[in-house]
Amino acid sequence: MNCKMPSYIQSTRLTHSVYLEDIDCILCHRSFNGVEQFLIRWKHVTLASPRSAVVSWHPISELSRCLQLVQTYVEEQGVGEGKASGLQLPLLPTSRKRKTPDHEHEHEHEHEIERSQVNIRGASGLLSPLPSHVGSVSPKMLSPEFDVLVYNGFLKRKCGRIFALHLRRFSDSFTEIDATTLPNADMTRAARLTPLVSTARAIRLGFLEKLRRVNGLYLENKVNSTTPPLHFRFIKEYVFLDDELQTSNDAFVGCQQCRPNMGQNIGCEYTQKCDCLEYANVDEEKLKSTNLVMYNKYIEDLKTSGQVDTLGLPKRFPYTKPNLDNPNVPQKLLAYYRESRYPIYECNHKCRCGPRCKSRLVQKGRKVPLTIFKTDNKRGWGVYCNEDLVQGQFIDTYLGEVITSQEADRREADSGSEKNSYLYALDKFVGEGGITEENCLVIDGQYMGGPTRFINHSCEPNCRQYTVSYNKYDNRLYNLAFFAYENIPAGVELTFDYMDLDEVEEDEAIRLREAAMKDPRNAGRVPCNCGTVKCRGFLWDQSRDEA
Ligand SMILES: C[S@@+](CC[C@H](N)C(=O)[O-])C[C@H]1O[C@@H](n2cnc3c(N)ncnc32)[C@H](O)[C@@H]1O
Repeated sequence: MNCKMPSYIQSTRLTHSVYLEDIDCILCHRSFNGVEQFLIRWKHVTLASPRSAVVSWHPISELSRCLQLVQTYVEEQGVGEGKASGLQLPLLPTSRKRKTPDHEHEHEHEHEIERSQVNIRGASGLLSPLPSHVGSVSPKMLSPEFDVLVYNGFLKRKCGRIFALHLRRFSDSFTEIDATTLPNADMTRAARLTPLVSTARAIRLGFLEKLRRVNGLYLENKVNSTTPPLHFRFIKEYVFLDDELQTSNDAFVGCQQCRPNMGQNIGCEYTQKCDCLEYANVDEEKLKSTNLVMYNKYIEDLKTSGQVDTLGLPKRFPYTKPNLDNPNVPQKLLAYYRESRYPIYECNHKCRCGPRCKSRLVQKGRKVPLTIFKTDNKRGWGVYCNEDLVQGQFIDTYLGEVITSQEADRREADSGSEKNSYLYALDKFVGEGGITEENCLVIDGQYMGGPTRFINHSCEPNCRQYTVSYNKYDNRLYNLAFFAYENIPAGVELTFDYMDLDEVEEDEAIRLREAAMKDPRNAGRVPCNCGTVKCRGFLWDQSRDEA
């Protein structure tokens, strides 16, 4: 029997570029003639029968505009989570130049007949489509057990909508099936047997395309064929959910007495001149050697109230001096800041000390090359630095969307327990200047941020996060900056303590872990896989979770 197809269907098949907004869902996948295909259920389709939905198979090359959805589908199937088999893409800088194979299809026109395809089941149970020039293939050639399983109309894009024409219009032998109940058992079985190698590669290339726009950032996966989430957007600075959350330019106050060239050409040099240091860490040694009476009072006040008026006392600059002869020598966080949680105050655009000021480090951004890599012990992705880091060296800041606490609560409630891993409260100054747990800002790094969003937790970390403020009069908004807490050789995973707790002795740490493991209240908590001797057993601190 010959199907009478309209002439345009018999012409050369056009590649269809599928748009995310047109897809209802991905139902299944298969390999046909060695090409990985996905069964798409469409939305926005005009149909005669409301019970039917339009579905059609599409090769991965047609899905470059909706790879995020493909990635979600692939991850839900658990495909690619196993050991990398044949697909080893340790993607080093050179390979980042490769273009995605789908790239050339990006600008294809979509205002014509998209494609046609009839899907049939073979005796093997594997699904195979008739080619798009289906009119030239006689269904009589097929053995009797072949069924038409999937209704595939002819898809046509017009005025932004997809239109489907029933095959029945052209031949009565095609059975219309209810696509709302797909995938069927055969399809699911076939999918289970189908690895998605080209798909994994396409997703990987999609992510590399994002990395190409970020300086000194690489990807490596020697464990399996997964890729970090394609929905993740790399940003260079905070993105504000609402403009009103930004600090107004007028609120910035800079140091007015400092100048770029006061001696060593490094901007701010004299702590008592620099207004930015007003609330900075007190230089106790200097105070002791210059004013013993004041020093004793300061120590006494610290002991009794913990709150000391430090106005007029000598302060500490946070960083070592820049090396003007060799800019490759990194500035470092000085030991008293490194060992404390004392906020760091950097100069800002209203300061008169100039761009070379030694108090401008974090604001200049990341200078070290980083690699996002797949860990091999159930911690997902991690980060290492491609160069040796010295103790106190700045790595990068934690970036993301700046939202209110209420919005953070709402997002957390919407997306469950995983969400809190990416929410970072700017609660350093709670209790000061009207800032409370309820009104402090929160950084959400789940969908946008920097590479630090992939840094894992360790109970014995090699990095620490520090508060870096640019404006001592607005404590709502500051940077969370990661510095090396020790010398870290290139290639060693960077970690920090998510709870930012003080280290305890080894015996004590082991005792606490054993107690935590036995505590029934910890059932269901995320186990910590940091593998260190002092591991606390679980990722989140119970008291913090319950607060
Ligand atoms: C901020 S993310 C870090 C990046 C993450 N590994 C990824 O692949 O996106 C935090 C999440 O990483 C995982 N993680 C981080 N450190 C871990 C650890 N020590 N043990 C187990 N899981 C860890 C947990 O799933 C946690 O919710």
